[in-house]
Amino acid sequence: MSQVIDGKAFAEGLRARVGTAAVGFEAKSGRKAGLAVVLVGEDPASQVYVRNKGKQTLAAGMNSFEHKLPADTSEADLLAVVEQLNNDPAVDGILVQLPLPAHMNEQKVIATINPDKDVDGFHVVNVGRLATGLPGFVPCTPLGCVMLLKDRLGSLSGLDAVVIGRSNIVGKPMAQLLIAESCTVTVAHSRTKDLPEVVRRADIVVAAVGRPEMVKGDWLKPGATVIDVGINRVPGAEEGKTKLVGDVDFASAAEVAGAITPVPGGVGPMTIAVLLRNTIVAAHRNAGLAFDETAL
Ligand SMILES: Nc1nc2c(c(=O)[nH]1)N[C@@H](CN(C=O)c1ccc(C(=O)N[C@@H](CCC(=O)O)C(=O)O)cc1)CN2
Ligand SMILES: [Mg+2]
Repeated sequence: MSQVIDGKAFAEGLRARVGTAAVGFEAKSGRKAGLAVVLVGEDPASQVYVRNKGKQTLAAGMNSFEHKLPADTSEADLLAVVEQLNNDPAVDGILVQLPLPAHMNEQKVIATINPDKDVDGFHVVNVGRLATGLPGFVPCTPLGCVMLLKDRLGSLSGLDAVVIGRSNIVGKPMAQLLIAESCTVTVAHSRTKDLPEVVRRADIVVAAVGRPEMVKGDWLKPGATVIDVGINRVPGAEEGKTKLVGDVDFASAAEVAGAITPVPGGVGPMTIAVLLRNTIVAAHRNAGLAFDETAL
């Protein structure tokens, strides 16, 4: 049986280190670091994530500014809120919760965020910085995955990695981060031919396709490290109840993998912990204060 990677515990440790850094920032700057989160509409999952972001931001000793806008807010009004946050010196990080309602152009909204406050790392300037190895902000979920991988494996240099999924939020930045760690990276997706054969080559498998329990144990190289980014709600054992599963069939994969993240409690908790990390990094950078970002 494989080792289960405890993302919840790792995230707790990271949040504690961010908390220490936040105390240091306040002592040096005379103000608390601040994160603004904008939620448009009433999507139930987004409401939970935004509530948790607010709570964890406060618990880490930073200010949380929540902007909840009705689902029928115009794009122009949302852009005006983002501009106001860009110009607010108390706001170090800005995050617009995704998905946005269908009448909004997500790319246009993200492009309006000041790249140096873009703690989600979604702005094209930060995408370009990541691709060219310049300092910027890296999307929270993939950065959290790399932190878990390095904690488990130490150096990733020379390892074969397969990323399943090519989204802008996870798959593509994940591939860039693994290239930067000197992995040999394959990006597979829904059109990949003979996916099990491709996955079987990998020392590291990152599953981010959004298909419940798609990756099976017999697809894996024995001893592989498996990072499951999927969050899929499926019918549970009890009538009318649902349960969360990943993109990996945990039971069969755990028989073959060397280590594997569970769902829930693996990658998920890292997303918000890394968001807090990016926010305290943004606060120091934008205030021109020296800070050892690698110590987080
Ligand atoms: N602007 C952004 N929008 C979205 C992001 C993002 O990083 N920035 N990511 C996701 C949602 N997300 C945070 O926003 C997020 C997803 C999952 C978790 C989490 O802790 N998951 C738990 C299970 C939670 C549950 O029971 O439902 C886990 O996997 O253990 C935190 C944050 C999309 N939008
Ligand atoms: Mg995809």
